[in-house]
Amino acid sequence: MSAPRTLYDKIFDDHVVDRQDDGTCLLYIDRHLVHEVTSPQAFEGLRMSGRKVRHPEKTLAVVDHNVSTSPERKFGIKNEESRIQVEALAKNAKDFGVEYYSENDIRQGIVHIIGPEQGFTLPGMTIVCGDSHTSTHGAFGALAHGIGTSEVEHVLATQTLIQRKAKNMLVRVDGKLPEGVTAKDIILAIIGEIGTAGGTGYVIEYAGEAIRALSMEGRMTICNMSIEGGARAGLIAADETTFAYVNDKPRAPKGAAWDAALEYWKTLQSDEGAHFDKVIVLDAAKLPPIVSWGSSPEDVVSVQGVVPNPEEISDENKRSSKIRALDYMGLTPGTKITDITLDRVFIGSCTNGRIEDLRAVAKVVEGKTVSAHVDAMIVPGSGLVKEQAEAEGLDKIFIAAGFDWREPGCSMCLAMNDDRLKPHERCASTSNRNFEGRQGFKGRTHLVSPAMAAAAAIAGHFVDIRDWK
Ligand SMILES: CC(C)[C@H](C(=O)O)[C@@H](O)C(=O)O
Ligand code: SF4
Repeated sequence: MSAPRTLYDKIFDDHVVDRQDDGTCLLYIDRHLVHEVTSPQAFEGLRMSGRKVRHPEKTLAVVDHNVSTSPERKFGIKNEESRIQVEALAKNAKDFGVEYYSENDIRQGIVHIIGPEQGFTLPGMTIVCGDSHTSTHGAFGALAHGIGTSEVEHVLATQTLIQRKAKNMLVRVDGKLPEGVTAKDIILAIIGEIGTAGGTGYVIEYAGEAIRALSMEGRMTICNMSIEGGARAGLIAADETTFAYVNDKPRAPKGAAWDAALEYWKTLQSDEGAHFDKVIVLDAAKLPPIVSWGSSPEDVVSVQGVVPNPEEISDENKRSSKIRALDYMGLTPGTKITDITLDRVFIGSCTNGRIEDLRAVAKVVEGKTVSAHVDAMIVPGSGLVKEQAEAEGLDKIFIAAGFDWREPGCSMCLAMNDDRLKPHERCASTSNRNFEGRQGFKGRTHLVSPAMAAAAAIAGHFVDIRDWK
């Protein structure tokens, strides 16, 4: 009998085209997602060497980072730099025969939201994109990770990627989540625990009762932020929840092909006794709603907590970086998190811009009004998410409460389009990064779950969603 293998080992092994003695492998890539930011030089490289895209049908292109989220966008992109990037992708997709969703296509959206929505993302696959949050797709039991632009060119030309095997880490989340605590809080807690470098050199498999109980949306939120914990990828073994989600998607296999796929997918579990190089265990029942206070996703604290005092940190480098973070954030140690007031609220991104996130927000804000000193926006992750939300009447709830209801895109997750914070503006955000300047020059980001962001928009300051009425 062969040695027990992890889910990561199995997917990796099944895609090895060539393995060198030093461990360097050539991996077959099943799916390649392309967006406008990291692809222009890759297509240019192909052009210069007279090469084609090896498998256009395994490649899907979409614009997301640079698009405006204003309803005016159908009249054209005003920002010159953004317009050039968007037009370049449209042209490249056309020239190389790659399917492309423009900003006027209902299927357009954030690359990590549209892959799963279209059934382009499937269990057991290797999936790459020139984007770090490609780890999102690991929620389907796929090996998915970001690549650099030269690798984008390599994958376009050959449908393969040079890789070395990473180590295996298991993060097991036991027990049941309390009411009001979500997938976002789980992953923020994990990053708080392991730190932003804790996953370096690993692929993380998430398992345990609390993970199994999550919807696909919640699982995507977890895997999305694996990269914030330093991991190459995050994985959750596919199960009935996965199969039910994938089943009716446009590009999912049908009929006999579905049955064959399902049979294979069911084998994609870590074997009993498989070796993990590192194991972390968390108890979901003990998790509170979490708020980030600093400029790294590991700077997290319970909503019931206070802004920590960095002077207490013994490591000098860490201490000075956290002092700087507090200064950047304009916060004083000892301040209660629930006393922090907000100027802006951003609900969206590939972390939390899916339908379930919007439903959670609607539940919190229905019949209420956004605080007079808060400017709040909700940005659906894709045209299909927007359409679904509107079919359910969620947009009416948001607009009646005073939220701005936008067109799909990355929006204020990063300052690459018109949506951005002004210097010193403080924002509750459902996105995944709170680095300095991430949402705009000198902008201050607090990462939270959708329900927590929604409640903060209404109250004007952070509140414990578990007390919400
Ligand atoms: C612009 C892109 C390359 C980048 C990434 O790789 O993640 C972006 O999506 C982000 O979230 O910072
Ligand atoms: S929504 Fe944010 S994290 Fe996701 S791909 Fe866009 S910029 Fe990156």
